[in-house]
Parts: sequence; structure tokens; C-alpha cells
Amino acid sequence: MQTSIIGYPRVGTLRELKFATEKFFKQEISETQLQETGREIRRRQWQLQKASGLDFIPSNDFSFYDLMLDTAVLFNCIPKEYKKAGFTALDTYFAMARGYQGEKGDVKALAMKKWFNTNYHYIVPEVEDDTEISLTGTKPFTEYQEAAALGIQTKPVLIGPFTFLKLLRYKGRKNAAAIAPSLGAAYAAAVQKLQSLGATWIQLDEPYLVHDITGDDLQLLKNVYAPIFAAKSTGKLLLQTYFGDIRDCYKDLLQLPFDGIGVDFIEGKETQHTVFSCAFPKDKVLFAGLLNGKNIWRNHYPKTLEILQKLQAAGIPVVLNTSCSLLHVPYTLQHETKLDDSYKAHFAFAEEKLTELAELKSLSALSDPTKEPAYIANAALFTNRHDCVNEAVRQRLSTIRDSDFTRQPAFAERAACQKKAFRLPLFPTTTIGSFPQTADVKAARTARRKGEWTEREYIDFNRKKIADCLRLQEELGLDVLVHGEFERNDMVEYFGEHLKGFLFTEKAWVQSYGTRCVKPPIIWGDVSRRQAITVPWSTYAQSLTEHPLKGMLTGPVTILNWSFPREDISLKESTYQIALAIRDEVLDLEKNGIRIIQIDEAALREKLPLRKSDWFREYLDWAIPAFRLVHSGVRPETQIHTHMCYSEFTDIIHAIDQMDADVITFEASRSDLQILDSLLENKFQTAVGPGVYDIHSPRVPSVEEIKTAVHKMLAKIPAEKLWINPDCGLKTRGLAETSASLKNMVQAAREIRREQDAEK
Ligand SMILES: Nc1nc2c(c(=O)[nH]1)N[C@@H](CNc1ccc(C(=O)N[C@@H](CCC(=O)N[C@@H](CCC(=O)N[C@@H](CCC(=O)O)C(=O)O)C(=O)O)C(=O)O)cc1)CN2
Ligand code: MET
Ligand SMILES: [Zn+2]
Repeated sequence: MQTSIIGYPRVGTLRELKFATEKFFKQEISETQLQETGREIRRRQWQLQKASGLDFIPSNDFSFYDLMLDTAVLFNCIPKEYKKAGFTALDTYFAMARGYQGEKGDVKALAMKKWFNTNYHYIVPEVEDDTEISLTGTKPFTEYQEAAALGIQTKPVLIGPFTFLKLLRYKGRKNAAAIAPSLGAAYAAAVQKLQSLGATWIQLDEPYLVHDITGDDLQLLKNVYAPIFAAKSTGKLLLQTYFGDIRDCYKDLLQLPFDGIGVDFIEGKETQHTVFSCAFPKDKVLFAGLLNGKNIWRNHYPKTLEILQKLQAAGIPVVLNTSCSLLHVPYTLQHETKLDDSYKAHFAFAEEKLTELAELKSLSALSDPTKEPAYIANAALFTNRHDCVNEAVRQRLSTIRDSDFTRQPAFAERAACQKKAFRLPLFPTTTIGSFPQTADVKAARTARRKGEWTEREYIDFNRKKIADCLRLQEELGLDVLVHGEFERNDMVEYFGEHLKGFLFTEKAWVQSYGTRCVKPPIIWGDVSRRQAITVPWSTYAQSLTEHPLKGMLTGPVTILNWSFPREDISLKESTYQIALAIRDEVLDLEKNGIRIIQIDEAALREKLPLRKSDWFREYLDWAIPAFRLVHSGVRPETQIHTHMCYSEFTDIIHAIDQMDADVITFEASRSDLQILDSLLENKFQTAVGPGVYDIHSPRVPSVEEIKTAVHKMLAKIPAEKLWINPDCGLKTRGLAETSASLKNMVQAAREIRREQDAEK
């Protein structure tokens, strides 16, 4: 049996690519130096994979920013405005990803969206009616040749044309069907080229197939693949799916001339059933995704070997694969010096997963693997998990009642109380919480971590930051203020570090978008709160201002979704445990005079099943109550805010209203405020701040631009429900652009208020 992976992380074991790219953005290094860093990262990981004994080594899984963006550039899907500026190829690429504002012009970034059910974000390519799709790029070819020159035969990876078509944004009249022929032809040319260079297998990623697939979808897939099949000669084509099962179309796909079909046995609940429900064609290979590409727990060998055996018994030729790209897990356990071995033994990051593949490969060749040390050691891991049960937490959870999920009184009555209590102007202005995490802020945390600073020094530093931040907000004229979140490395990792039941890592970075990475904490056991977490910072901040200060917390669903979750208890149970811990924090903030509390649920949508039929039963039916459990205990005049970013909400807008917050802010600016219609149609009750400008780009929005966005909002949202705010936290931004942007935002709000007065 052979082994394969779908893709590997690419930021570098110690985030070398991130640092090089950010230096390139600041013009501290040249393009040549950046390219060299990329080449070095690719070389190291290809050689590592080769040395591990991996049979199918991917290439073209590397990217300077994102693979969807790479695919767009490969096939000339570059909107005119980026071509006009006359940049180099690499600068055009980065302008599409991040926007550009400078001597050569002023262009916005393309939209960015969540990649299926992950915390990775892709750039949404656009086609215009006059976009001429054709093979104009070279990246997959140069990377294939680069590996070949190192003596390594690779399996080039491309995002498949069907998924690409489904995720594209169509700016003109042309739709997916209209561009399928030219896109298919361009892919065919790429396949031909790879074959001519010597590629034996080519992987086409089609994760979109794990959605509910219609007859029209299947027809589109067949149409776009027709030229590709015609171009197939010496190479073999692998259709790779992940993030779920392909129950709707598996049988149809088996009829098509693919040579391999990759399925996900981890997230695909119906994969086993689907695969065993029909005969497998003699001329194909099944790439069986049995190693979890998304979570960090060791694979359970007895279970995996059992499925492999069943597949072999059914006469199915199998390649052992990961369930999805390893992009979603950290590189290696090697740099984790503080985690005890008794914990580490339970984890496998990307590098350790390569070892697991090799071990499973040799175990599967034996008639009785159960006597092997590797097998015995692995099986033992699943019987000796220590300190993960906390009886007090279980006891508390068992006593919650239905009434604990409902805040009293109902929305309208609360809204009236709050209006009186706060006396905010029409269109109140606020921010989402974090202020720029400038170099000094990160250096302070590093100094504290290394013991170079005392706790007192660290606290004093952050207090000074908070005081400066409040002064800035008052000068800018914002209405509801924040403390700035300077004490947090990340909105989830920070809570992970302060809650019992979590483990955290030192270097276990995972890419979230572009150069930005996260270090998800690990939920090891039952979760509870040791002591108040944010209260001292928030009360200090409130003591410095007359304005209402928003306390800032991360909600339970987001903490769960942006951590590595347990696999020994349900997600629902873990989330409810976290909800109770955060509920205690909410009530402590309220007790200490914080009158507005924001509970971020940035990642609410993340684990929403990709199939609609599973939405409520499997997810929303506990995720929404988990949020309600957090805030149901507050007084009527305490205002609860929540915030969500980067996702499409239109289809779950009703569930979001059911969270029963008083105010919700979200990211809509980078997707042209598409959400507004559904707010109107669904009579959305919660007050809203749809985000008047995009904070993920360093561009400063003009007053006019912001006013235009607000006018668009006012066409769909009642004036008394509208808040004015950026679309997400400001931590990734610089101070200068932040002040300039917020100044324009406040100015825009003032002008709109005047317009409203004049109308009356
Ligand atoms: N978990 C999570 N997911 C999310 C978001 C989010 O905020 N959190 N936002 C959305 C967008 N995604 C984002 C993901 C990451 C970042 C981000 O800014 N990440 C930072 C890292 C933040 C962090 O944890 N920083 C640490 C570590 C800082 C660091 O690199 N320290 C250096 C030393 C630095 C120095 O001495 O100056 C080191 O340890 O080597 C800290 O502040 O303590 C980065 O990549 O640059 C932003 C948005 C969606 N998903
Ligand atoms: N309060 C958080 C912040 O402002 C919310 C971010 S959502 C990714 O950074
Ligand atoms: Zn956000």
C-alpha cells in the first residue's frame, strides 16, 4: 500500500515565509530574497517528505498568499484595475490580495472568505465579461521542475475547475456555465504541460463536491472536465475531495475517466457507507483519507487498520491518505519544549503525521500487526488519557435548566431600558475591540514570557497602552470605547491560556490568511474558569473615561472552533463547559460596572455542516443555545454586543437573530454589503453595525466612501438600529492608518447625522 498527503503547510516551521513576506511588504527585502525564502521552504519540506517514505509528495501546494489567488493568476483571472496599475507580476498578485494605495494608484483588495469549514481564508477571484481565461501562469510547472531537479517526483496539485467555478465571483453577466468551456480548455493546457514535464499523477482538489450537489452541478462538472479528459495522455488524474462526504455524486464520479478518487473518512460521516455501497471500478484507485488533516490527536491505528482491511477485502486498490491538506495543522512537535511528554505523546502535527503514515504503511503489510511495538504503543494512548475529567464541571452542567438559555425581558423592552440608560446619539460609533498590536506590544509580551519583565512591569505597560488608547478614542470622538486588547496575543489563545482544561503551545502556528497565523490552544479536558480574566483590564479602562466602555470577551462557540477540540466528548458538551466559564466572566464584568459587554462569535459559522440537512440537528441546535447561556443572566440595561467576521450569513440570518444579542457587528464591507437585503427581508431584530470599511487592507477609506457605504445600509436598515464601526478588530493595522481611518469614519457619521436632521 502506498501513502499520500493532500498538501503541506507553507509558512515555514518557524514562520520564515511570514516574516520574509512582511519584510517584502515594507520593502526591507527584495523580490529575489523573498523568492529564495520560498524555494528554501519548498526544498526542505519535499526532502523531509521524501525521507519519511511518503509515496505521493505534493507540489504547487506552496503559495505566497493563497491557492485560489494563485489559480486565478494562473488562468489570467485578473481584474482590469489591477492590470492597469502597471505593477510587476508579484506586486499585482499582492495588490489583488491586500489592495494597494500609493504612487501607482488606489485599488481595493479582492474579497476574502472562509475556506469551507476551516479558519483558513481564501481570496475570492473575480471574472468580468471581458476576462480572457487562458493559461498564462507558470507556477505549477516551475515548482514541479524545481522538485524534479532535486530528484523528487511530485504530484502537482491544482484547485479543481469545478470548485474554482463555484467559488468565483461573477461581476458581469457571464455565469459559471458561460465560462466553463474556456476554463476547461485552460486547465487542459495545464494538464498537458504537466504531463509533458513528466508528471505521472495530477491532483485536482474538488472540496466543493461535499456540499449538497444538484444535477446542474454535476452537468457543470462534466462540461468543465470534458477538455481535461481529452487532454489526458501519460498522466493520471486524481479527483480529490475533502471536508465531508460525496454521497450525492460518488457513483456518478466513478463513471468519469479519473484514475483516482480521494475521499474523506474523517469528516465524511457517510463515506464508509457510500464506498461500500457499490462496486469499485477495476481501473481506479481509492485515496482513502483516514488520517485527520485538521486535528492534532494521534491517529487510532486499530481503527484505521480495520477500515483498510475492509477496503482491501472488498478488492479496492487503496492509497492511504490524509483527510484534507495538512495546511490546517502546525508543522512539528519538535519545538514544543514546555509541553510534558505525557501530553505530547497524544499529538501528531504535520511532521508526526508523516511518521504515522509510514508506520501504518508497514503495519498494514503484516498479517498480524497487533504484536508490533508501534501498534501496542498507539493502542495504549487511547486508554490512558490523564486529568481530563472535572466532576464539578460535569455536575454544574447537569443542573442547567431551560430558563438558563433565555434572557429576560424580551428584546424590545430591553432596548427601551438601554436607550434611556446610555443616551447614545443616532448612529453610535464604536470599534470591534482590538487596537494595533504594534511591535512594542508584542515585544512586551515576549519580554514577559522570557522572564525579562516582571508581572508588574507588564501590567504597567499595558495600562499605559490602555490609557493612550482611550485618549485617542476620545480625541477621535467615538461614542462607545474599548480598552484595545493589548494584553491578548489572540482572542482565543488568550482565553485558552486562562481557562482550566486547555493546553497551549509555543510554536504551533497555523496559517489563517496571507501572512497571518494563529496558535490554536488544545482542549485537553473539562473546562472551567480559575478566576476573573478580563475584569481588571476593563475596569481600569472604564475608570479613565465617562463614555461607556465595552467589555470584550470571546464566545464559547468561537473558542471551541478556533481551538483543537477533544475527540473523546462531544463538541456540544465542550462548548457548554466553555459557555459556563464565560458566563461567569460576563456576570463579573457587570458586577464591576461594565455596562456594555461584547461577546465575540467571530467563528460562529465555522463548524456549520456543509450540507443544509445537517445544519440544525448537528450544529445550530446547540451552538445558538451555547451563546444564549453566556448572556442570559445579565440585567435588562446591560447591553450585549456580539461580533462575527468573514462569512456568509444570509442563509442562517434567523439563527443569528436567535442569539438574542442587543447589537451585532460584522464583516460585510469586503463583500459589498451583500447581507443587507436579508436583514431587511427577515425583519432582523438585533441592532447592527455591518462594518463601514475593510480593516484587512492597509488602505485608508475616504469620508465619501464611508458615507456611500452608510447610505447603502440606510436603504435597508432602520436608522435607529444602525451602528457605525469598522468591520473587524484593528490589531493587524498600523497606528497611523488606524487613526486616519477612524477619523474619517467619525466624520462620516457626523455628516450622516446632519443629513438625517435636515430631512426631518
Ligand atoms: N484565532 C483567530 N482566528 C482568526 C482571527 C483571530 O483574530 N484569531 N481573525 C480572523 C482573521 N485571522 C487572523 C489570524 C491571525 C491574525 C494575527 O494577527 N496573527 C498574528 C499573531 C498573533 C499572536 O499570537 N501574536 C503573539 C506572538 C507574537 C510574536 O510573533 N512574537 C515573536 C516575537 C515578537 C517580538 O519580539 O516583537 C515570537 O514569539 O517569535 C503575541 O502577540 O504574543 C500574526 O500572524 O502575526 C489576525 C487575523 C479569522 N480567524
Ligand atoms: N474583539 C476582536 C478584535 O477586535 C474581534 C476580532 S474577530 C476576528 O480583534
Ligand atoms: Zn472579526
